[in-house]
Amino acid sequence: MVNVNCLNNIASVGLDLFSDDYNTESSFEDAQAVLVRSAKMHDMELGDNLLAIARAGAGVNNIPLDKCAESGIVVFNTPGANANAVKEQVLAAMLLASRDLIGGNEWVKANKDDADIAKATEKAKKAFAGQEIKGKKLGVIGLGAIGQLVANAAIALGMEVYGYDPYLSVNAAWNLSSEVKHIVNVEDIYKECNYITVHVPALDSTKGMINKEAFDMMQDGTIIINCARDVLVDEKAIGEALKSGRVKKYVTDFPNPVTAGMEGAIVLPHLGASTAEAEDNCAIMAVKELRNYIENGNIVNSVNYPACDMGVCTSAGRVAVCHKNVPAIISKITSVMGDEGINIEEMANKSRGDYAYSMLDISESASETVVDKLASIEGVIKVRVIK
Ligand SMILES: NC(=O)C1=CN([C@@H]2O[C@H](COP(=O)(O)OP(=O)(O)OC[C@H]3O[C@@H](n4cnc5c(N)ncnc54)[C@H](O)[C@@H]3O)[C@@H](O)[C@H]2O)C=CC1
Ligand SMILES: O=C(O)C(=O)COP(=O)(O)O
Repeated sequence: MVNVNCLNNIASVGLDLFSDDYNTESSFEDAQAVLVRSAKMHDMELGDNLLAIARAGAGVNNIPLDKCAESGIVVFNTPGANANAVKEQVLAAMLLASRDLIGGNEWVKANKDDADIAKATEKAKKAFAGQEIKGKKLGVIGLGAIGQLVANAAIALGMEVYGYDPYLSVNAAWNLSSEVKHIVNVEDIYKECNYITVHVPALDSTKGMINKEAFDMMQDGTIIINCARDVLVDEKAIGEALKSGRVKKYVTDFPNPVTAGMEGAIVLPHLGASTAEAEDNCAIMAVKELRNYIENGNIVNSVNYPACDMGVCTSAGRVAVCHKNVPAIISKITSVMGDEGINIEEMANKSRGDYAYSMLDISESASETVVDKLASIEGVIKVRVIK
C-alpha cells in the first residue's frame, strides 16, 4: 500500500485515479507521496519514507525544493494545467481596473431601496465611467504558460502587446502570436505600456522586480496586474505610486496586511486557479505524475530533478537511483551490477544542477545486497527497487 497525504483539498476526479494500492487518507508523517496546492511546506519535517511531492498547480515557492532534492524527494508541478483560469482572471482584472464595475455595483446595492433607482442611475453613472482596453498597450512580463495565453488573448481584444521573457522556451515562442512585440529590455515595457501584467515565478531574482525605479519610468495612470505572487512587487513603492497617480489601479491576487486595505488596489483572495476546470486539470496531472514515478520510476514535470522517462519496465527488474551529479558515480553504480552478475539491459542517466537520476533495467530484480551496495556509494541519495 502506498500512503498518500493531501495537504490541501485536491479535486476528487484526480484522487479517483489512484488504484486500490493507494491509501489517500494517510497522515503526512506516514506518507510516501504528498499532494499539495499552496500549503507552506518550508518548516515541515520531511519523513524518511517520503518519495515525492506533487504541487497541483504552477508555483512551487511554498516547497523547499533544495532540501527535498538533498533527501531524494522528487517534486513535481503541473505546468499549464491552470493557465487558462489565470488568463481569464487577468482579462477580468484588466476590465475591472478600466471600468468601475465594482464601484457601480456598490452604488446599486447602497441604493437598492430607492423606488426611483432607475432615474437616479442615469445621474449617478458618470461617477463610474471608465476607459476601453482596445488600442491600449499591454506589457506582459513572463511569457510562460499563462503569459503567452494572456498576450494572445489581449491581441484578439485589440490591444497592442509587448512581451518580455529573456528565458523564453522555443515551444512557448511558437505558441505566441506573431503580433506580440518582442521586448528585450523590460524598461521599454515600464516606459511604454498602459497596462502591465506579471507572470514570472517568485525567485530570488524576481522578488521586488517591480520597484520604485520601475514606477518612476511609467506613465501616469498605468494599471498593474499581479496574479503571480505578491513578493514580485515592492509594496511600499506601489503604495506611493498609487497615491501619486503614477499607478491608477493595482489588481493583485494576494491579500496581505499591506495590500488588503491599499487605496486604489483591487485585491482578490488568490482566486486565479480556483475554477472547477483548473482544479480538475491540476489534480489529474499531479496524480498521473505521482503514479508514474511511484510505479515506473519515471520523472515527468519535476522542478528539482531531471526529466527521465523509460516507459514501463519490460525487463525482470528496474532500479532507480537519486544521486549527486558528481564524476565516476555512474561507473560505480554499473560496477555493482557487474560484480553481482546482473546484466544491465537498458539504462538512463540524467542530471540537473547538483542532482542526477539513474534508472537501470536489469536481468533480475535487485536483491537487498545490491540495494545496500548502491546505497553505500558516496553521492547516492536514494535507491528504489521499482520491479
Ligand atoms: N494566482 C494564481 O492562482 C496562480 C498564480 N501562478 C503564478 O504564476 C507564475 C507563472 O505561472 P506559469 O505561467 O504557469 O509558469 P511558467 O513556468 O510556464 O512561466 C514562467 C515564465 O517566467 C519566465 N521568467 C522567469 N524569470 C523571468 C524574469 N526575470 N523576467 C521575465 N520572465 C521571466 C520564464 O522564462 C517562464 O517563461 C507561477 O510561478 C505562479 O507563481 C500560477 C498559477 C495560478
Ligand atoms: O498554481 C499556482 O501557482 C497558484 O498560485 C494556484 O494556487 P492554488 O492551487 O489555488 O492554491
